[in-house]
Amino acid sequence: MSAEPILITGARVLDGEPADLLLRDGRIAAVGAGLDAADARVVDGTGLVALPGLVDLHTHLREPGREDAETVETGTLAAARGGFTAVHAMANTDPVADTAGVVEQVWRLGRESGHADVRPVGAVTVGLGGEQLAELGAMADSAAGVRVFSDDGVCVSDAMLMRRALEYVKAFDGVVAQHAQEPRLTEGAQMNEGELSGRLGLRGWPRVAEEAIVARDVLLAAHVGSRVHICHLSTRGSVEIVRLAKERGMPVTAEVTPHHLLLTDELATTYDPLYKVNPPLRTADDVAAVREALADGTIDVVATDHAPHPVEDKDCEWDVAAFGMLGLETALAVVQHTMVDTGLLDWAGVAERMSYAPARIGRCDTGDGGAHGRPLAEGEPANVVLVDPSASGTVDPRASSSLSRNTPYAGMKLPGAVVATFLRGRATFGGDAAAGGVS
Ligand SMILES: NC(=O)N[C@@H](CC(=O)O)C(=O)O
Ligand SMILES: [Zn+2]
Ligand SMILES: [Zn+2]
Repeated sequence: MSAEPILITGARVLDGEPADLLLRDGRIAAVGAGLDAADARVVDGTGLVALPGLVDLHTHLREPGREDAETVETGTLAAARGGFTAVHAMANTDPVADTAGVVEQVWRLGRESGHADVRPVGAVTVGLGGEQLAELGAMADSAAGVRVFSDDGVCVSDAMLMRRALEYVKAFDGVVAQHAQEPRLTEGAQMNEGELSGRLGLRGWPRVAEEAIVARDVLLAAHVGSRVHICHLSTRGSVEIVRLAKERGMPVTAEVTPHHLLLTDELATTYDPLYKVNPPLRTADDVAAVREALADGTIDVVATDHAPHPVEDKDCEWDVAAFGMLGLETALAVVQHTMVDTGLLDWAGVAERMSYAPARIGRCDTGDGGAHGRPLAEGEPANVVLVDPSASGTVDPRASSSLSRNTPYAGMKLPGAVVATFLRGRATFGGDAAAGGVS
């Protein structure tokens, strides 16, 4: 079913002058001033900014296995509310997404949901066990067309396995996304290692446990000539390693999460496990470093690491609580707050880091009609998000589309609002989403 044509009037395309966008048959039919389309439904874009549909490189949808925390349906609804038109679904499900069968199942559930395109991530090792390579080629060749492989949740800590994974994915232009956490250095770790962890009596997670793996893996990637991507980079030292690696032309990309752009380890003083996450919240100095690195392109991408957990896994003592926090619905607001309103990025910079770059890294920026991370130009797929940068709102966890409630931003006032999201010309959020229906 093809959605009705939509004429968005008077929205600023990135940082440009106000213009109209005509969405027809899933594509951007025209961009310009004073467009006219008698058969189109008009969406007033005055005062809004139009961005390309956001692409998340790092989402936990929890299905199959933890449908009490999130499902593909609810997670992609949250994605649409957050302005995302595509999400990469991490492999740490139950069963683990380590076969063509499981990744195809997740991909199919995404198609059925219709709220956002789901790009399954394949596990690097069988069962995330870190011992035996999973069937990477079969996942790549499956209907899901997997290009991103990750054992996220755990680190591929065996250097030989990491090398072999990098060699393997090179054949089909894949990328290994590494959760950089040296396991021996982080046994029982609960929060950033420092004076504060000592004072609070919580076992420390030292920065070097991340940096040692980042350093090893950029060297391995360069040695093999294959792409590595660093998940949720969190320390100044990691920034320095990636910066040096890029100067030397090594094939590395990196992401930072919204929470590592905004929050610090000081929040652990509350002992509220809402602030317990992997890697842990770091210090204000690390926050400054990751913001700078995102601004200058050393860090390529903002990825949410949306990690839903049911109440019983969070509403308990810090030591036994699960790691992770929600992120899809608040990501753009946090990026506006930390990067745009501070003058570090303009909207074109946001489009690069939240749409173009993640789509390129995940290799979903091409393909007839199904591509993401494309500019808002005539002939491109009509994946568009409308943002009101002058709005502001207080985060209410009860209003979330997610099945879980573990947002660290509850009660916080954040700028900006996603007004509407369009996937191939059909409203998946706002813009009268209900009227359009699911095709
Ligand atoms: N980030 C987290 O703290 N948790 C993630 C796993 C991960 O991203 O490492 C999860 O699956 O809950
Ligand atoms: Zn991780
Ligand atoms: Zn994750």
